[in-house]
Amino acid sequence: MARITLDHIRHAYGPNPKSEKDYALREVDHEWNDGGAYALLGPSGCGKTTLLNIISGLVQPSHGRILFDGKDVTDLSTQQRNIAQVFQFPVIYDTMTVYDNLAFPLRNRGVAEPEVDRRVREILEMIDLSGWANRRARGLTADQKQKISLGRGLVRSDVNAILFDEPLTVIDPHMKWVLRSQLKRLHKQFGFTMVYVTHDQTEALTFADKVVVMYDGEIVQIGTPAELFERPSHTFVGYFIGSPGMNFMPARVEGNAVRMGGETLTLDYAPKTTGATKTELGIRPEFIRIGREGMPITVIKVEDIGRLKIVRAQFAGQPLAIVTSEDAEIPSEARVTFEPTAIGIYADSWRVGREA
Ligand SMILES: Nc1ncnc2c1ncn2[C@@H]1O[C@H](COP(=O)(O)OP(=O)(O)OP(=O)(O)O)[C@@H](O)[C@H]1O
Repeated sequence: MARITLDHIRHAYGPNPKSEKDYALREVDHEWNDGGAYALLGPSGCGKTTLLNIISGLVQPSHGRILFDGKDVTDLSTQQRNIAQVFQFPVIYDTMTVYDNLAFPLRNRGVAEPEVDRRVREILEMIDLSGWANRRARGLTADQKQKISLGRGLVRSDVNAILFDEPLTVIDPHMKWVLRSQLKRLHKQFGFTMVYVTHDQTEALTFADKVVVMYDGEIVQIGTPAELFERPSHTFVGYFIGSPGMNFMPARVEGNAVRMGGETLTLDYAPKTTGATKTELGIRPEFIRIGREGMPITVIKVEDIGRLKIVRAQFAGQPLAIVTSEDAEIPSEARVTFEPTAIGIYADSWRVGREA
C-alpha cells in the first residue's frame, strides 16, 4: 500500500487553457496517508473522476506530479503503478467462470495456485457468490457481475491502492449496504489505501475515514464525517453534507457584532472578514433552539420526519430550517437562539477564524 502525494496537480482537457474555468481540475495539492480510506464526494462534473484517473494513470495531468511513497509515478502507466480499479459498470470476462474471473488478476501476476485458491474463496464468500464459483459469468445479473468486478478489485493484496468509481450504482439498495460494510471491514483488516468516488453523502460518510469534498474542480475540504458536519470549511460543504443542509444568511460583521436584517448577534471573537465582498453566517438546523427566547421567526411549515421535525421558517428576511425533536413545542410567536459554538462566519464562501 502507498502514501499518495498530489503535488500541485491541475488538469485541462482542452489545449491551451487560458483561465481558471478551462481547468476541469484546479490546483490540488495534498498528501493522502498510506492505508487511508478516502471518499471523493461532490456533485456531477466537479472533477472526481478526473482526479481518480490521474491517480490511476488513465489521465496525464496538464501540470504537477503524482507520487506513491515519495516516488514520482506521473509518467508510469496504470499497470506500472500497480493499482486495482473498480468502475461503475462490470468489467469481467463473460466466457470465464466466476472463479476464473476472480483468479485472473492473481494468475496474471504468477501467484501460486494454492494462494490463488485461498484468496478467491475468501472473496467469493465476501461477495456472497460461493455457490456460483463454477458458473460462467455470462447470464448472471448486472448486480452479480458488478460484485465480481468488485471482487477482482479486492483479490490482490500487493497493490499500491484500490480505486473505486461509483462501484455500487447498479447494486440493489440492501446489497449496497452489505458490500459497503464489508469494504470497510476489509479495509480495517488489510489496511489497503482506498479511494472511493461517489456523489452520495451516505455512501461517503459510511465508507471513509476521510471524506474529500470536491466542488467546481477544487478540493474544498478533507475531513472526518464529524469535522465536515461540525466545521464546514466552505459553504458548499455546509449545503451538501447534512439533511437539510446548513443555513447560510447574508451578514454584516462589525468587530464582534454580526448583523442580519434587523437582528444582531454578539460573538466572543471578531471574525476575520476584511476585504471580503460577501459575508455570511452559517448555522446547522440541529443547533438552533426554538422556543419563547431569542430572535423572532415566522414559522412557514413543519415537516414531521419520524422522531424529528423540520421547521421551515423565515428569519431576518431569509429562509431558515430548524431541526427539533418530535415532541418539541412550537409557540405561536416562536423565537430562536443559535448555539454559539456552532456558528460559523464565511467570507466569500470560506470559513474564517478570528481577527489576529
Ligand atoms: N474526456 C473529457 N474531455 C473533455 N472534458 C471532460 C472529459 N472528461 C470530463 N470532462 C469535463 O471535466 C469536468 C469534470 O468531469 P469529471 O468526470 O471529472 O467529474 P465528476 O465529478 O466525476 O462527474 P460525474 O459524477 O458526473 O462522473 C466536467 O466539466 C466534464 O465535462
